[in-house]
Amino acid sequence: MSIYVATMEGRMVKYIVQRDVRNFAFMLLKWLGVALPATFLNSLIRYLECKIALAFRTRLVNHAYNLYMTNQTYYRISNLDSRIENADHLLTEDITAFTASLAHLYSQLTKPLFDCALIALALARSSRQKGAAILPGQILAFTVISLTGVVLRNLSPKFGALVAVEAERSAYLRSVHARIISNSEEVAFYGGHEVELRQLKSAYKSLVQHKNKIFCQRLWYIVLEQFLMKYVWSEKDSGVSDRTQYFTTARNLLLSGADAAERLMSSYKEIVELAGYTSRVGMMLEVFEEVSEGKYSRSLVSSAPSNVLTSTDGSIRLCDVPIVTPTGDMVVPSLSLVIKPGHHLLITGPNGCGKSSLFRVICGLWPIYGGTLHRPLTAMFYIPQKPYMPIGSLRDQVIYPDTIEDMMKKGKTDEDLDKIVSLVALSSIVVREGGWSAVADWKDILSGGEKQRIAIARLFYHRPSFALLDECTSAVSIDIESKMYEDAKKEGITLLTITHRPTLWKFHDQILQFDGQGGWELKEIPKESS
Ligand SMILES: Nc1ncnc2c1ncn2[C@@H]1O[C@H](COP(=O)(O)OP(=O)(O)OP(=O)(O)O)[C@@H](O)[C@H]1O
Repeated sequence: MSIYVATMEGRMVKYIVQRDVRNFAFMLLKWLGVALPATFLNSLIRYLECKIALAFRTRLVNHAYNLYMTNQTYYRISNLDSRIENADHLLTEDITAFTASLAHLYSQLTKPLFDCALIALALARSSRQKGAAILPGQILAFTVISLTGVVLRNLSPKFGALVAVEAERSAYLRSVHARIISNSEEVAFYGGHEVELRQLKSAYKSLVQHKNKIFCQRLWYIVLEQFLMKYVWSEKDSGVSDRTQYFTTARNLLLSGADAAERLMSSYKEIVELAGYTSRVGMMLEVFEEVSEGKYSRSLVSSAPSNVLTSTDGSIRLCDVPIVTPTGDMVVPSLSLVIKPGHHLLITGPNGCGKSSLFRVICGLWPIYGGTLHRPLTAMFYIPQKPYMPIGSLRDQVIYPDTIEDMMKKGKTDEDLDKIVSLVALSSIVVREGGWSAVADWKDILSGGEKQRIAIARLFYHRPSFALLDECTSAVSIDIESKMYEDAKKEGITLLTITHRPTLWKFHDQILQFDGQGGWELKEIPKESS
């Protein structure tokens, strides 16, 4: 008996081991034969998507560059074709978005088409086995799918048009950013940050509003799409047994669980990428905060104790102040000078000797690394050589950085502006451009001399105590320039002028001459030359 039991046990054990080995071999074959190729195929599709996007983008960008970067097309595209206002943006961002979307479409289409072909093949085979050419259920399924497609197509919001508007608004936002970046110094000198911020915020708000509109429309469309696909397309089979139903539910749950785990695992890559972006954004915010607290980590010079004080007599005073660039280069080791109200100063010297940098130091754009700077509380107004034309109406060009509300608060009217432009011989421009409220791209429409005269008109509108004029009349004829200087002095504005024109000497009382080697000399201008 015991021998019989032992033999039976031995057979059982052998059977169990054989079954497990068989199962394992089957699993291995399945894994090697199905899972591995499927994973590889999926990854290959993603890889091809990226490669196609990049290759297509390169071809398109090269083609666009060849068309765009020719002698006249660049000018014509940027100035004459109103459909393309931000051609540079179209070349970079829009082509990237277009090619990414196209390549994504490729992977979205290839796999489902492949699946559809396989399913159709399987259905055809099963119907042949059952002896019928096409099962009635299949005809019904095909009809339902076709009808759903028609319904969805008719009810779908116009996503193409919506995306085009979104691209246009994001291009505008980018162009506002680009303007600020290329004119940052002028904006800082004018103190135009609030106007620029308002424009940035309004461009951003209009983009966000449009995106929200797209999200809303997409939401109800997806609800409809999912409802039709999940609950109209799926067939309920009431004839299945409880055990089969239990098995199907358990299988679905397991599949969903595996899918969730896979998503969590693949999020690791995204988390690592996010860490990269986080460090960039964190660094940016850190730099902004440090600069607003007056810390400049780029300065390479050792700084002596320095002071910026408010002057009590309304004059500008520099006492042993060095002029140091943001990269740490010492332009002038020590500068001392007093500019009293009504005592006009002319600044001259070779290129790169530090003339404009003196203005940057006086206005507080660059920090001082030693000595004492006394600045008056009264306004200082800077006019650069390259005039800055903000976005907006002709009126906005003259009153910048004021807004129309500020102008009304100051009790000024368009008639006052008419008088101001007559001082700079620009009255004709108001009629020519269609009045003070006309809006245009002023940087392209006005000539170099006209832009400089608009900038001088700004000076007459704001009437500051000190005007810092950085070769701002280089494109204006000498007679009009002389008249502007006389009028500005009559208005009681103290002039600090950087110029190479000897004709302007007579309007000043003292001259600061830089030698280009860090040295300087301050002299009174003899009255006979004035
Ligand atoms: N943002 C900056 N960062 C670093 N260096 C700068 C910066 N701006 C000017 N510099 C340097 O400071 C020096 C003085 O420049 P600045 O603009 O004061 O010259 P300038 O005397 O006004 O010349 P120009 O007559 O050509 O206008 C130059 O060597 C210039 O390269």
